[in-house]
Amino acid sequence: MPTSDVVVVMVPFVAQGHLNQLLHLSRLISTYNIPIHFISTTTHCRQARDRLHGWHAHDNFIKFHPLHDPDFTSPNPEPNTTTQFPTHLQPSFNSSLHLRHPVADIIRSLAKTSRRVVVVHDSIMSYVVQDVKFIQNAETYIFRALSVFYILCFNLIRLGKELPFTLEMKLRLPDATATVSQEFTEFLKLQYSHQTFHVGNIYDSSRVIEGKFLEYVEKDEIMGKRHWAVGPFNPVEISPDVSSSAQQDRHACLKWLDKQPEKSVIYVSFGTTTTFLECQIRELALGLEKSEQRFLWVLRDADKGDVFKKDTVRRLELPEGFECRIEGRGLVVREWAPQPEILGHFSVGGFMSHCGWNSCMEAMTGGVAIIAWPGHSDQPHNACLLVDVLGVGLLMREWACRDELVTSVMVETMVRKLMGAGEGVEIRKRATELGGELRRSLGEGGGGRKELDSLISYITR
Ligand SMILES: O=c1ccn([C@@H]2O[C@H](COP(=O)(O)OP(=O)(O)O[C@H]3O[C@H](CO)[C@@H](O)[C@H](O)[C@H]3O)[C@@H](O)[C@H]2O)c(=O)[nH]1
Repeated sequence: MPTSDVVVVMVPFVAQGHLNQLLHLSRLISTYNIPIHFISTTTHCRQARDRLHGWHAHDNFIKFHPLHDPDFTSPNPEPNTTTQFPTHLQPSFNSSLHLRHPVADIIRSLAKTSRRVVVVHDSIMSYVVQDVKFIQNAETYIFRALSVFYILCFNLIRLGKELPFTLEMKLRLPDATATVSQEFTEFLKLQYSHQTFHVGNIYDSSRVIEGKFLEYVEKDEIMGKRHWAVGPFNPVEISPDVSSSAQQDRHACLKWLDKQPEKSVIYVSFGTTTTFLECQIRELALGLEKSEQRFLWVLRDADKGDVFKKDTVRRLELPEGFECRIEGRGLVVREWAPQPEILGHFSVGGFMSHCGWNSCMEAMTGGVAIIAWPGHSDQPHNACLLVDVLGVGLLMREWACRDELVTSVMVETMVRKLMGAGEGVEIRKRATELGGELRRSLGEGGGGRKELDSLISYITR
């Protein structure tokens, strides 16, 4: 395959859940000996690299282009907002618009020395890459960081079209365009106005889980003709580094997991954009305690726009004596945790999650069943996909009740249900089977691998 004359440029959006996915995709594409150029601000390049788990982003195939950081304010997350959308990140989102000219300069310079420059950009970086249409030997591909199911719902509603689902399903779903803030909606509209010249769409998803939704998207052609679902982007097998230095550096929570029985632990984590009120943290803690199940809880506040500004980070308080009472059975981690390795660990059997798309894909890859507790954006749709469509999760509570406190009794009940001997057994079994199917699909001869081969053939044609 003649690949040396084609280079791929990644233009990720400036938030963890997006940086992460395009860095993982960089690894997948680089295995075809195609050079990758990863462009973001200095801060976000550093963030993407520092927080990477499961493999190392060496510079031999992935070249980072850390650009000058635009100025932006980086306020603390605000747990009292009426929507749970992380509005405190909007200044950082807006600052990404400043990347337009430096990104275009790099692409122009690469275009002079390559036969073709393939620009894979986040759907919410369409404004930034708008000048690519003037570069003769460059072309753009929109990377859509969300489930196909949500993207389909969002776009059909945006265009005033009917959702092709049963009435029961429609009633369970919120309006896909109403789960974000007004300011972010304006930001999205700006991006849509520049989505006019891409040659294809790339998804961190798989036909194994979203085949029928991809078919709708392909048939409808509202987002263009070519679609490749080449996920999971996250590594499907994480081989343990057995060197003694790596073993020493291994996160303490993994060593703790090593000592727990198979599939006995529920992992609790809510990604990088969730902020809970103190009373909610308290109820969650008491519920986990009362459930009498083993648990690993990553207790972190939402990221700030600049994750390296730690000056005023809120200390999240636990009920008095909690950590002593749960010692041996539960573990609370307050720093960045190696989530993909946790979800791939033999002792983890369940995951309480906000249903960010990365967390969904990582859980499904690991064959781990979910308690879905969505907060904003695509998360309620992802929850519906996991619970109602795929049958690999339970819903903490209906979306209509999202403003109510989730009590310790609800937490206790759901944890027991998922991890116990009743309904949970079947759900956990389905999650294990789905994980197997997903992992196989990216192996030699699998459907996901064929789709990735097809993308590579197209971009190197
Ligand atoms: O201690 C931690 C905490 C998080 N993660 C990782 O951080 C990522 C979090 O991503 P995700 O699960 O998608 O959650 P968010 O950070 O909330 O993601 C935002 O971006 C996603 C992709 O667009 C959307 O689906 C979500 O709704 C949106 O909130 C995942 O890869 C996790 O593995 C860690 O590795 N360690």
